[in-house]
Amino acid sequence: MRFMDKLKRIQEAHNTLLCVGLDPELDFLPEGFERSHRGVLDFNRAVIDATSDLVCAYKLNFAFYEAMGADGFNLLQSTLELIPTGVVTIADAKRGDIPNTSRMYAKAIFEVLGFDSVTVNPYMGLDSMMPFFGYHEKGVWVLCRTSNSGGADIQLLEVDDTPLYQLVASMVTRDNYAADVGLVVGATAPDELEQVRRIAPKHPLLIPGIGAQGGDLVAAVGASRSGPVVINVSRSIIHGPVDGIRARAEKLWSEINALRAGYP
Ligand SMILES: O=c1ccn([C@@H]2O[C@H](COP(=O)(O)O)[C@@H](O)[C@H]2O)c(=O)[nH]1
Repeated sequence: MRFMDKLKRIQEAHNTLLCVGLDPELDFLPEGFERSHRGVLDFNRAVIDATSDLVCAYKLNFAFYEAMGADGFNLLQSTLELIPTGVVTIADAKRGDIPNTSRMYAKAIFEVLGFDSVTVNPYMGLDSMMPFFGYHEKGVWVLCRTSNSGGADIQLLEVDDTPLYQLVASMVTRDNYAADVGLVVGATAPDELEQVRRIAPKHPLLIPGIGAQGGDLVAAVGASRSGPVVINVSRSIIHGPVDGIRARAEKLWSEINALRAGYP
């Protein structure tokens, strides 16, 4: 099945645009969880059990796993095994290198670990992303306008009067590839989000930045009016008492769906 078909199916089945970010930190594990890789796996299981019917995707940011050393790689694998079939998985690894190295990154993430999709960094150009784009049934999210304030240092630079993030959006969406290609645009940049939607009205957007980063939920949901959107929330759901995880996720699920219901 194509990646976009899998995403559409689960978004319809769970009536949701919500993606929970599984970004576990030993220092933020709630009471009752051992501060070890075993405790992290138990925590990830608790998050997944509490939210799996509310989400379309889980995003695992590799930084939080790599920081645990060899145990972290095993944790990526064992966490993936906990995610119910049908729910999309996102490897937030922000990869990209010369083509033969990118081929190994793509192999590790898609074939060894078995993720459905990956985030890639476009800074090294189209040939650095092609090995990811070559996979049928996988998704690739290209960083376009990131949610951090420093993203503006580079992404808003203009080339012939066009900001770089817009050139990236045009470059990666003008052709069709074996994989389904989407763009990462932070909810903290609502104006640019609108511009990206104008350039790529039908392409999927992965939108982080809601909650802890103060992004604009109205703008994020608004982007779903023309094409698919996945809204990621990590800390605002997974930090805090474990028995509040479902309530925090449900609140966002409801807010997102209330906004969607308001559209004609
Ligand atoms: O532009 C970007 C790209 C990726 N991220 C990642 O998304 C989550 C956001 O976490 P919150 O706790 O909800 O702020 C995290 O993994 C980031 O590395 C992003 O925030 N912005």
